[in-house]
Amino acid sequence: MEQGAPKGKLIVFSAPSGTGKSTIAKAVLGQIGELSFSVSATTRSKRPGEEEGVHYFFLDKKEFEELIEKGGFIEFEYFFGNYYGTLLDKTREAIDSGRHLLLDLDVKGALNLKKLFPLDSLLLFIRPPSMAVLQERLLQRDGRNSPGLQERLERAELELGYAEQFDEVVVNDDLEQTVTAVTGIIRKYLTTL
Ligand SMILES: Nc1nc2c(ncn2[C@@H]2O[C@H](COP(=O)(O)OP(=O)(O)O)[C@@H](O)[C@H]2O)c(=O)[nH]1
Ligand SMILES: Nc1ncnc2c1ncn2[C@@H]1O[C@H](COP(=O)(O)OP(=O)(O)O)[C@@H](O)[C@H]1O
Repeated sequence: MEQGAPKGKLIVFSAPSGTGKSTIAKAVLGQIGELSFSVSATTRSKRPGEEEGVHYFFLDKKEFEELIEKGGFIEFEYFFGNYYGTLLDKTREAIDSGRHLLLDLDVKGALNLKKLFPLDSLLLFIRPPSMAVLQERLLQRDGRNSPGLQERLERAELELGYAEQFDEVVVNDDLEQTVTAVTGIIRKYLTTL
């Protein structure tokens, strides 16, 4: 993919599920006008409040697998029983037109993207203050009986082990402070290119 220098840059957020990356992304996108959210495709079902084409493109398994066959993804992963992937055409279109993208990817997707765009991506890892706080946030968001809660907590331990491979690490304790820190890191990256 790295043919010539793409004009737009890729900012990647990774964090264990429930840490707060979607919440932080929303606030950061409201503050940095030249940054757009990269909408991934997924086979997981929509959560209340999620919209097609805004939070994800919601595909069924067959549609997703057909797109894999056609080479439609820059990267994709399968976890929590579902596929998640970054769409090649949409990403190319954005960076070729000079738009910067904010991507919400799991740790493996983030590191794969860095290999494809070593000079044009910034990987930001967001840590929860503790596992106890992470569990509380997941319970608050998804409810005690949500499918995948235990799986998300187990995966969190694994994901935390990848933090040191990221360009920047921020702890999401106080939300306002985190948003200020993350906005500062991204602005600095975009202006010192
Ligand atoms: N590799 C990869 N991971 C993705 C993509 N889109 C979302 N994810 C990751 O999929 C995981 C689950 O996302 P989601 O079901 O929305 O749950 P949440 O993280 O708890 O909000 C998170 O770690 C996301 O960062 C993608 O296009 N590629
Ligand atoms: N700094 C914070 N302090 C307290 N609650 C938070 C904070 N950041 C996010 N949350 C809450 O935690 C839950 C998980 O956040 P979300 O953005 O959905 O996480 P992720 O996208 O990482 O899975 C949500 O209910 C959100 O409102």
